[in-house]
Amino acid sequence: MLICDLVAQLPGSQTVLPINVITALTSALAIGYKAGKGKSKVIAGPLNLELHAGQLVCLLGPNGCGKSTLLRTISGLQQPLKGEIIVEGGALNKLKPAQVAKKISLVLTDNVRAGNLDVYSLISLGRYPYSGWLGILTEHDKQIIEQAIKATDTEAFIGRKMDSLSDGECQKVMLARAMAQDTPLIILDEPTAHLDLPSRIQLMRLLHQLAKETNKAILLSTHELDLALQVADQIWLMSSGGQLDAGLPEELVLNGAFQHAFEKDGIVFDAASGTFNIHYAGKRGIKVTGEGVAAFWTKKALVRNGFSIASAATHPLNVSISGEGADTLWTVQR
Ligand SMILES: Nc1ncnc2c1ncn2[C@@H]1O[C@H](COP(=O)(O)OP(=O)(O)OP(=O)(O)O)[C@@H](O)[C@H]1O
Repeated sequence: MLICDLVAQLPGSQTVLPINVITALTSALAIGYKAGKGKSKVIAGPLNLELHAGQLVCLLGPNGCGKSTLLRTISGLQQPLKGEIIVEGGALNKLKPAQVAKKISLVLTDNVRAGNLDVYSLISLGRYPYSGWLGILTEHDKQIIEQAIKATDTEAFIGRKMDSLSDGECQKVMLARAMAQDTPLIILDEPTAHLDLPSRIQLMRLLHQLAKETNKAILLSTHELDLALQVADQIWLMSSGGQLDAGLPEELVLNGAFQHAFEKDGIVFDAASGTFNIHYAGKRGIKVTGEGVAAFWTKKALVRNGFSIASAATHPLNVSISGEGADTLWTVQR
């Protein structure tokens, strides 16, 4: 049984959305760049991927593996080398730019500084595929803008100039613009770059919630591995060689794909805690007896100081931990 089947069986599980509705898919897609003289540099492919309504998909992978290239290709900014992208049943390359703008909205990291524009005007730009370049907003457009503002919790910024906002506030406004565009698929390239930790957590939670509430498919690239593991419905894991594994976060951890994609000297992925750790080559073994928070942090301190944690029941060096909080007691047996 898969973990998703297990979760779906449980009473009170959130799997009420029709997760089998495919918003977009790629068919034998090869991504990369033309290198002149009829040659091309293939970054990855063939890729057969699916994006489902109501799901948040996080695209992860080391620097330079091809995340932005994939997002640009799926959003129609860049031609595929081979294969095709289907959105709501139709081939993307058959659509005119104005039609694409009604299917896919894109939020890039670098476009968040929109100078002297006020926040409401920027969010209204999301309606241009419907209102035309004159930008005359109908009552219906205004309603959708209001909904986007509410959903992204950006009411407080209306009336402010874009260049007066913090990076986190800017990202929320850019997301509101994408919501106002009201497309079935929203793509975001590294939306958490430049944000502090609380803003990163807030934005990722908001994206997860928006996918569920609006039934849109949301695809984003990120280097926030821990956060992605917590909020993503699906993870697309790219490796430097162009391999892409798609699956539930837990499945990719359990089958070792996660560890493999980020395998680097001195960095180890701890499947037990879902975090990346610096690997210290501990020479002297030590056994730690005890459970809970104190044991967890004691092991970290020992590893950082050159010990390796031994599992053998009888080990010459043993630390046992008892009690908790201010009453924690450490006893060393040699
Ligand atoms: N215009 C281009 N022409 C040729 N190669 C390119 C071009 N743009 C990017 N590349 C190369 O394609 C590969 C993938 O780049 P891409 O920007 O998609 O990676 P990424 O995973 O998004 O990286 P990062 O995490 O650092 O943002 C890199 O080797 C990059 O040098």
